[in-house]
Order: sequence, then structure tokens, then C-alpha cells
Amino acid sequence: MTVKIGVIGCGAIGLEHIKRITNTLSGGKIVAVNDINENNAKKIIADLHLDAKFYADGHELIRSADVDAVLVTCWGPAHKEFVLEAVKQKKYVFCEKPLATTADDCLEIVEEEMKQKKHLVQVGFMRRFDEGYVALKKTIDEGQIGAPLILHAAHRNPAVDEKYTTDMAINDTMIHEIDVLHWLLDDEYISAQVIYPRKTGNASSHLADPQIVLVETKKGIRIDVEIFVNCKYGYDIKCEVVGEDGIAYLPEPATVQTRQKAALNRPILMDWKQRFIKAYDYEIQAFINNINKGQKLNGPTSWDGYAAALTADVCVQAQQNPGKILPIKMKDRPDFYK
Ligand SMILES: NC(=O)C1=CN([C@@H]2O[C@H](COP(=O)(O)OP(=O)(O)OC[C@H]3O[C@@H](n4cnc5c(N)ncnc54)[C@H](O)[C@@H]3O)[C@@H](O)[C@H]2O)C=CC1
Ligand SMILES: O=C1[C@H](O)[C@H](O)[C@@H](O)[C@H](O)[C@H]1O
Repeated sequence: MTVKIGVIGCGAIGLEHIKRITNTLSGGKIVAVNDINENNAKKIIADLHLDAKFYADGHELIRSADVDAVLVTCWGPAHKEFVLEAVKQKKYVFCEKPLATTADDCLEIVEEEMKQKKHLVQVGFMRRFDEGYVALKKTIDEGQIGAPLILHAAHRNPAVDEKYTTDMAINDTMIHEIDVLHWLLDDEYISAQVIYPRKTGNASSHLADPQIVLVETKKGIRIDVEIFVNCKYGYDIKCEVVGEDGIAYLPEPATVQTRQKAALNRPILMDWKQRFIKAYDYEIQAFINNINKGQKLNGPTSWDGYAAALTADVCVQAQQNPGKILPIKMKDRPDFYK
């Protein structure tokens, strides 16, 4: 069977996913696209020679009998309405992070999905599908470094534009660490604290950059996440887990090392689209395969979307109260999501 897919939001990542489904992955076909920028959406249909229909209304796309599953890749504040509609129509939906912009909105989606008694939602936290993070989790789960005690992480972008704001460092950027680290450690967060080092001269006047977020987990693990979105040198993601018997590191992307002109060189990626390109492929292929085989979705769920949004909400409050340690109080996970 081929999964007939409709895409809502044909911007940067929407186009990436349309290309991968059309040219790289198997079992899926783009049959419908929507975007408030109609011309851009129609240009993608033409440029990629898609056998797809443009829908002026995302909700109509979701309700169409020609669409089996929906990709929500539009602007974050518009995610909730489309995910909720898809769930109500009993359609599978892959929603790029964030699931919704507030924890309460995520809970509305959780409630609706439980009402449907079927796992219909996968959230685009692709690092859980990244080979490096999967290998790092295997090392930890096998006890190779003993009990994890401390985790150091860094999320560095070469630069961001003027529209990027201090809170986006949490709810747009660090949200990846928020989701992947508690999955990696099989643990839950209990508090968050934000501190601000000396500001880089390469950041806009309105933006606090870099930032350090300190998180404690239920097991007592202490996590520090550096977010530095104007680091200039590259798109660089770090994760170091300090255990009682050793240390484990997130593998660096495979790049060729050269020795020339009295220097040792290894290129560093500059673009998130390249750094996690296989993880994006794996997450979307898993979504398609599970639908095709009638299997339960095995990616991040609506509940994971809620957990990330709630943690991000507290981290944003911690940004506004520098140095203050704020509690993270998560609702109990329903059996439906265990
Ligand atoms: N998983 C990942 O690594 C990444 C995830 N993202 C997420 O994907 C989403 C989109 O990000 P980008 O593609 O970078 O943004 P973008 O701004 O390039 O594209 C967003 C598209 O959505 C359209 N749009 C906005 N509101 C809409 C609405 N109500 N209905 C239909 N279309 C609408 C815009 O016209 C635009 O074409 C965001 O939630 C972002 O957080 C973005 C980059 C990487
Ligand atoms: O989701 C993303 C990208 O994947 C990058 O990891 C972040 O740096 C970026 O801010 C965000 O849009």
C-alpha cells in the first residue's frame, strides 16, 4: 500500500520532507499540499513534478478522502489546530516540533487522541532516530559507563536572524535537548535554572546569547545545556554523559580529516538539515512503515510533545528569573502512553 500524504506548510522543513518522501523514502506519496503562501506551494508542485493537489484550506486537506496521513510542517503556533483536526478525523499526523506552543494545548491533543483510542500522532523529535544518539543510549543502557551522574550538552548554531528571540532558544532550539535527554537517560526532569554568561558581541541587541540551562532529574543527574546560536564556526551539537565508571560522548558526524599546510583539519557542518539528515529520513520512514503495516507508531508521542512543552514553559520562566531554580511538575503519564 502507498500512504497518501498531505503536507501543511511548505517552508524550509516542509520542502525537505516533501523531497525525502518523493525521492528517498518508500511507501509514501505526496498527494496534497497547503500553505498560506499559495504561490510557493504551487511552485513546489511544479518544480518537483508532484502528482498533488493544492488545498487553500488545511482543514479541507485533512478531511479529504484522498489523504491518509498529514504532515504538519507549518509555523509552530498553527500546529495545534491542524493536529487536533487530524486526530478528530482519525487521520495519522506527523507534527514537526513543537506539538503545540503551550503545555495546555498539547494536553488538548493528548485528550483527543485518548478519546480516539488510537495512537495517531508522531512528533518530529528526530534525534531519537539519530544513529549517534541511539548508539549513545545503547552504551548507557548496557551499563558500560555505570550510572550516569552528570550530562554536559551544547546546541550551537552559526547564526540566527533578527526575528530570533531569547525564548526561542528554549522553545525552538533547546526543545530538542529537552526531548532527547530524558529519553537518553530514561529519567524525568524535576527542576530548571537559567544563567547568562557574558554576552557575545555577535548577537542582536535584544537576544541573550549564549545561555546555560541547568536541569536536575528525578534520579539526581545534573544536566547543563549550553545554547549558543551565534557561535559563527558551525552547527555543532554536543552531548557528554559522565558515569560512575566512565564517560560516553555523542559521536561526531563522519567527516574526512586532512593534514595539510602544517594543519590538521576536519570540516564542521553549518546546517541542521545536513547534521541530522538520516534521522529525518528514519523518523518519516518509520511513520510511513507503521501506517503501511498497521502497526502502532513508534516515534515520539503526543505525551512526549506535552512533556517537552511543559519543560520548555518552565525553562522560559527560568529565563525571566535568572539563577532561580524552578520546579518542573509533570502530570502522571496515562497508561495509554506507557
Ligand atoms: N525538526 C527540526 O529539526 C526542525 C523543525 N522545524 C520546525 O518546523 C516548523 C516549520 O519550520 P520552518 O520550515 O523552518 O519554517 P518556515 O517559516 O520556513 O516554513 C513555515 C511554512 O508554514 C507556512 N504557514 C505558516 N502558517 C501557516 C498556516 N496557518 N497554514 C498553512 N501554512 C502556514 C508558511 O507560509 C511557511 O511556508 C516549525 O515548527 C519548526 O520548529 C524547523 C526546522 C528544523
Ligand atoms: O529545529 C531546529 C533545528 O533542527 C536546529 O536544531 C535548531 O538550532 C533550530 O533553532 C530549530 O529550528
